[in-house]
Amino acid sequence: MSRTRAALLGCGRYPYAVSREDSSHHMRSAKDFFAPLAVGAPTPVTEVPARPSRMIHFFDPSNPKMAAKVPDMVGVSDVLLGNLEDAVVADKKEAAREGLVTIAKETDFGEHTQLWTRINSLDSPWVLDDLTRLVTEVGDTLDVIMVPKVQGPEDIHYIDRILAQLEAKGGVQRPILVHAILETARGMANVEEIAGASPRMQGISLGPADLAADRRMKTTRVGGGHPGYLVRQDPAKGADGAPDYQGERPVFQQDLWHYTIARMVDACAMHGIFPFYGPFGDIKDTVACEDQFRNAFLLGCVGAWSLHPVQIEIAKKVFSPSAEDVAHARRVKEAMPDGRGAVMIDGKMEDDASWKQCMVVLELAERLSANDPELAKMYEEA
Ligand SMILES: CC(=O)SCCNC(=O)CCNC(=O)[C@H](O)C(C)(C)COP(=O)(O)OP(=O)(O)OC[C@H]1O[C@@H](n2cnc3c(N)ncnc32)[C@H](O)[C@@H]1OP(=O)(O)O
Ligand SMILES: CC(=O)C(=O)O
Ligand SMILES: [Mg+2]
Repeated sequence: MSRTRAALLGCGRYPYAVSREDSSHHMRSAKDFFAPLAVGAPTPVTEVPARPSRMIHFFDPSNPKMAAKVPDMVGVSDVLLGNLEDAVVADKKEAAREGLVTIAKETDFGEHTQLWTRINSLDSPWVLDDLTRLVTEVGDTLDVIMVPKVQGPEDIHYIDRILAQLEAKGGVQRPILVHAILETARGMANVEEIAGASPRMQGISLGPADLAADRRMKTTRVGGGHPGYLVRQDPAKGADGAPDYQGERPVFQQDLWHYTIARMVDACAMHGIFPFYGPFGDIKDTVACEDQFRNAFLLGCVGAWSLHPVQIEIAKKVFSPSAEDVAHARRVKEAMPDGRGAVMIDGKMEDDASWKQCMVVLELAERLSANDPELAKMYEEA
């Protein structure tokens, strides 16, 4: 805020008045950023563990049929998420919470499947009990808490502190991480600050349904493309040399989530956390689901949500690098073992930068195949 503007606003405390441009009031000092926020709480992580998270599979713990399927989905889905928020009706909120406590206590999630939850929104009547009950009862089993409708870093700071208090109370041994859903215009405007708000931040997902509503976008779809969002080829010239506006003109459908995903990916990469595409609501359209997931994968997302068992396989396929890309990356590594210089492979230039691109693919392939013998075999034979 300028001195003049501060004076006009009657803000006599300048230069101590905090302006929007000065975001330092959101941050703890660098020195205490990694200190526990409550006596007895576990020490925050300095790096987010890169565990396979190609799909975050949603289930409703109050739905007995879905709950019964959870043990069989261990090892099938990288992440199983007990959803407490939207899609669970108000009179099932407590049943969902208690159902999740039981599932967390009774299920062996093994080494490769994580258990997450999506708590109710911070302004809801349920969230305090969601946090208190889950962290103190099953805090050591819960890997990540997904927080919906995050508006800014202040929401993450609130969660950060209360989690530390509850971890201390429940004797939780390692910090529970936090995942924000990007589903309001304000959250979008603050995405960089949200991503860096706490060492607990594990990642961010795009929430296309709530975000569309909040932005007053005019799509009623849950994620995916829209046939109305397109670019049309120029008209051809008619016999008289003038544009023929009535003639056939190909149209190219565009991705109306492109800007949002790209910005979210940058915010996450900048802060060393993981970006995810959210839900794809047209369960029967497995082809378009795969396309949307792949767009997200190519732009840098590590995974997407799965709302129905059929989407788990789609995510597994899309968010694991292809055998072809792994084979190419290996050839580049062999040609440039130390990643320096410039070479030609199949008529294409490879150099330090493209070597790094290849390393991204190889590292991901290695990490994923460590947990998945089928994938390991596919990469071995590539
Ligand atoms: C915008 C957002 O916030 S998105 C996130 C919130 N939404 C959700 O979490 C929705 C989760 N998914 C669902 O509720 C369901 O999949 C629905 C409502 C979309 C479709 O459910 P159904 O009509 O029952 O699907 P369908 O008949 O194909 O189900 C086949 C089987 O899979 C089971 N199933 C469906 N979805 C799931 C799931 N997410 N997890 C585990 N099992 C499931 C069904 O119970 C059914 O079991 P059965 O064969 O023993 O009867
Ligand atoms: C994912 C989600 O919660 C939404 O799209 O609103
Ligand atoms: Mg939502």
